Amino acid sequence: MGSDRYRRLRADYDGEGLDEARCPDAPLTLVQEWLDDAVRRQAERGDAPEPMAMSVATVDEDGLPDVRTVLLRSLDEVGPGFFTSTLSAKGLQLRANPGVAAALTWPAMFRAVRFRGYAEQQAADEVAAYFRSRPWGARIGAHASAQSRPVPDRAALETAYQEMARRYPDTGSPDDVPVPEGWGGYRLVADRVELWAGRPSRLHDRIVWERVAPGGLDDAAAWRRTRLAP
Ligand SMILES: Cc1cc2nc3c(=O)[nH]c(=O)nc-3n(C[C@H](O)[C@H](O)[C@H](O)COP(=O)(O)O)c2cc1C
Repeated sequence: MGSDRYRRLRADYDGEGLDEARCPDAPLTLVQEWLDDAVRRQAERGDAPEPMAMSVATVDEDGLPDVRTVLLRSLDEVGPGFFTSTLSAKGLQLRANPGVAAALTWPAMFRAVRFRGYAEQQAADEVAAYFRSRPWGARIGAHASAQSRPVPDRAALETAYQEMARRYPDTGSPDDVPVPEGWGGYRLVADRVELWAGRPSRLHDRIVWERVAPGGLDDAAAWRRTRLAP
């Protein structure tokens, strides 16, 4: 049994590629450039929607992997950061095992970035600053949803939203909704970064930076750069 209907889909990848002459000794500036390129691509051509969508893989206490998409909300010399519930499935998995991997993919640009490392919780002031920047509805939604827990039905979710909306009315102030219990975020402290660029005949470019010494993603002395076969 089985179907070949997905196998017939085939595209040759002909992106710009990536050669060592363009690669800095430390990966941060090039990763930032690719994120900026993806944002510009979406603005100009509309074929890179949600350019900050990042798949985040975690491992549960039994060693079973899990993966979901979040929005990358920061990138600095430590690594990418995102916001979520620390009481969600991913939050509990990261508590049991801080090992984490993440990937962003921009198919229209034939580009992808991968990170591996471990997760560190975002500081409370970072969390509060980001929470205040969200629209009122999203802040209310965070109160109404115990992320990853069962809910009886859609109506229960909407009732919880209405209750929270009554409790914390929209006054136009970023402080009208408190940060919910357990709402937080993580920074992926990266030990490995890969940039992938799709090329014809599946002869893609893969350049990897692996940590060889302490130091940030901007510190040339901290990284060894290698090309991998596709
Ligand atoms: C494009 C996109 C962006 C998302 N961004 C976030 C996010 O920034 N934070 C978040 O907690 N969930 C986000 N989600 C929802 C997650 O994929 C996931 O459903 C949720 O975090 C629960 O995951 P968990 O049960 O594995 O913890 C996003 C989903 C998509 C498709």
